[in-house]
Amino acid sequence: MDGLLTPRESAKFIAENSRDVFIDDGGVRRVAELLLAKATGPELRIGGWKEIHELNPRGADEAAVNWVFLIDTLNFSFWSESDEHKCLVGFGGKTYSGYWSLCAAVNRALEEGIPITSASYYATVTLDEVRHILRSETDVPMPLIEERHRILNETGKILLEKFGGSFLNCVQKSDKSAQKLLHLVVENFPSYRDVTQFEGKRISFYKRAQILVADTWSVLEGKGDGCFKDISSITMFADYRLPQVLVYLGALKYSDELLEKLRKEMLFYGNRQEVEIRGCSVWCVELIRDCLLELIEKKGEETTGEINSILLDYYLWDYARDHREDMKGVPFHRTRCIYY
Ligand SMILES: Nc1nc2c(c(CN[C@H]3C=C[C@H](O)[C@@H]3O)cn2[C@@H]2O[C@H](COP(=O)(O)O)[C@@H](O)[C@H]2O)c(=O)[nH]1
Repeated sequence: MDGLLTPRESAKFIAENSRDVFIDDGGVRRVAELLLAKATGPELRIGGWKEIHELNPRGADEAAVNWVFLIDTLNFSFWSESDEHKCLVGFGGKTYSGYWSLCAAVNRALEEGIPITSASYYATVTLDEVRHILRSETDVPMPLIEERHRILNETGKILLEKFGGSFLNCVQKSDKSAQKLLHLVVENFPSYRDVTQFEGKRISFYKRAQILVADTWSVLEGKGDGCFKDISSITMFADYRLPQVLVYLGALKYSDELLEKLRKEMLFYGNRQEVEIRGCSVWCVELIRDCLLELIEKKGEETTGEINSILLDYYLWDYARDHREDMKGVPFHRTRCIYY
């Protein structure tokens, strides 16, 4: 098989060869128009990452960067078999589920004096300690706890050996290039290598590596070491929530067979239909961004900063969280893996 396609090349190639997932141009335009109304608001700007989400760090220092690295190293597979029966974490008087249950568990550990964001700690943390740190209020533990433990040890050891134990050193080696940081991460940390094959080509999604770059940009507020000149080259993150919301909003369509299959069974990582869902979602958001930028241009809107796929992704992901009930009729694809 020839060379590895970039995430953007992969998404375009998949969208052009997809059999069960389709991008709907009318739907793309409608989502762009929905976002246009938000283009000058607080959501579609880098500050939203801290202002909207109380569990995210307030600071922009080395500790905040290492918090982001730990979170995104474990940022995968939170979905549960039944929505009524899932992992829940209590913190600061509130209860969190899904991705936020991870953030709540990490913040709870820090408050308990456990230095969970320090590589010297998680490089040798034991499975029992990880079970305690990620403990749920229900009898449903966070999924893939053993994998999370293995990845913590592996990642902590590499961060100590190659980057002096701090992800900030890795960021500083990237010379303010998002692409260089993306490649430093996937070259050095195996659990971030979200690559597979489709129609004989080697393709990449790099979902956790891309969201790590995006969250690093956000936590550093796009300044100093986080002033990535090529941040707009990062695509949307191919998880299991964005496809669901894109179908719900009409920008993406599934074949009847695929809809039927999603209701009945899991999809395996690298399965053709799973790759089509992820790839078409990424390409769909690229088209939405292009359409939105055209609308902003036509309207002569003044936006508070450059609108990129990261900000669209964050907005759509939050939208999916806020509309969980409305979206019940649209199945999300259930894949158990460490990549998203
Ligand atoms: N496409 C995309 N996928 C994202 C995120 C996030 C959270 N990140 C940002 C959001 C707020 C903060 O600002 C963070 O920066 C988590 N996920 C994925 O979703 C899944 C968890 O979903 P649920 O089971 O419903 O909690 C899982 O695959 C997780 O990896 C995102 O932003 N975009």
